[in-house]
Parts: sequence; C-alpha cells; structure tokens
Amino acid sequence: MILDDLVSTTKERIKNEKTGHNIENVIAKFLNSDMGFIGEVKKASPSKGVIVDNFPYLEIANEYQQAGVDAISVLTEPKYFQGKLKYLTEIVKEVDVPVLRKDFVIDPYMIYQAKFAGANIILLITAILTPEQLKNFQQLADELDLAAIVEVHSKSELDIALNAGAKIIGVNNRNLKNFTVDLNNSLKLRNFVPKQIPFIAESGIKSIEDIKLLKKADVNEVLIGETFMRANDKLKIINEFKEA
Ligand SMILES: O=C(O)c1ccccc1NCC(=O)[C@H](O)[C@H](O)COP(=O)(O)O
Repeated sequence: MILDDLVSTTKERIKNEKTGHNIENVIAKFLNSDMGFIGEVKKASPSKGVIVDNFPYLEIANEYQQAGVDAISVLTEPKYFQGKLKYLTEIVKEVDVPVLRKDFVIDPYMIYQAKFAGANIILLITAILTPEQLKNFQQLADELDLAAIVEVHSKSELDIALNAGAKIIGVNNRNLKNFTVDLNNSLKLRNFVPKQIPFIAESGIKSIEDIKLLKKADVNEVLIGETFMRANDKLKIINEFKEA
C-alpha cells in the first residue's frame, strides 16, 4: 500500500534529518575533545558596552571554524548585546560546526524559534527560570533534538539544573547581578557535575594561565566571547590557547 510506503520512507527521511548536530553528537563532541573551545560572536554586552565596532559576523564565524572550535555561540539579544536572530540564521548556513543560540530564553516560543532558525544548541539560564519552567524547557529542547546548555552560577542552581534533567552544564563565572567575574566558580563546581555531563566554563576567560587552570580542573569546554572578539588574529589566539 502506498500509505505504508509513505510511512516507512518518511521514518527513514526523518531519521536522517535528525542526525548531524543532534543532542547525542553535541554531547559526544564536548566530552571527547581534550579541552574544547566555544567561540562567541558578540558585538556588545551589558558589562562592556560595545566590544567591537567592526562586526563582520560571517567572517568571524568562519575564522572560529577554521581555528577548530567545537561550537559557535551567537548572541541574538538585541538591546544589550546588539544581537540579531538573522546573524544566527546566516552563520548556520555558513559553517558546519554546531551553533548555539545565546539568548535569555523565557518563553517556549524562543526555543521553537531557535530550532526554526537552525540552531543546534540553546542556553537555559537557571537564574531566570522557575525550576518547573527549566524542566519543561529542557523537555521541549529534548523533544526538538536541540542540545541545551543549562547555565548555573552556584551549587544551589546546579542542584536545580541537575534535577531538571540537564544534559550539559555551563558554569558562568560572571555574577549576572553585579558583573564581577571569578574563575574559581568553575573550579568550585567542577566536582559536583558527573563526568558523563559536559562541563562548560563560561565568561571572563582571558589568558593562557586561565586556560591552564581550567584544563587542570578537567573542564570539557570553555566559552569565550570578549577575548576572542577583541583579538585581531583569532586563529593565532585560539591556537595559543589550545597549546596551553
Ligand atoms: O557579558 C555580560 O556583560 C553579561 C551580562 C548579563 C548577562 C549575561 C552576560 N553575558 C553573557 C555571557 O554569558 C557571555 O557572553 C559569555 O559567557 C562570554 O563571556 P566573555 O568571554 O566574558 O565575553
């Protein structure tokens, strides 16, 4: 019957379309590398104002890819980061590495929007969601085969994130209330995250010394924005960090 054939060929087609940078592959990539890098495409931020005047976002994404990053983070928040969803849509078409929609997800609509725009990863910030919202958003991301980095800043937030079913943890070294940065935050929380869950250190990473410290603590990935955005030669700085 044609209907039976339509169902079986559709199953096969969807199976193929769901591979690529799916959750499983993103997690494997983050766990497998020695210590990997997530390069951020960010024009401005609340703590630093405008970081770069010249913002050739496609060129920047290409440079990150060439330097061998594991993923590219794209700010899409317009007011404080001068981001646009359009940057992400275009970058996804330009590169082959997984792309993270970096935004302040507070509505399921934004998760569907990220998927539709072609993102492979979203950020869920524990501090701006109720535990129930976090659980529901994690579930929705799972259903859409979108990897979710659940961002935490403290042990209590980490407990909430793990309870919500987080599969990837990002520890923000920046206190989002007063913008102070302390790399010790990642070091303190590292041992509370099971080894099968990728651990990402985010924010305020600037030097080879920082990289050495985080490598020693067995951090799987570092997410770097400002330092890479300000570097004239992104390939050079990423290679130097890789060799640290
Ligand atoms: O960067 C900020 O000023 C900021 C303020 C309030 C909420 C979030 C903020 N940043 C988002 C990020 O998580 C960073 O862009 C990311 O971790 C990279 O940080 P950095 O390497 O320090 O640019």
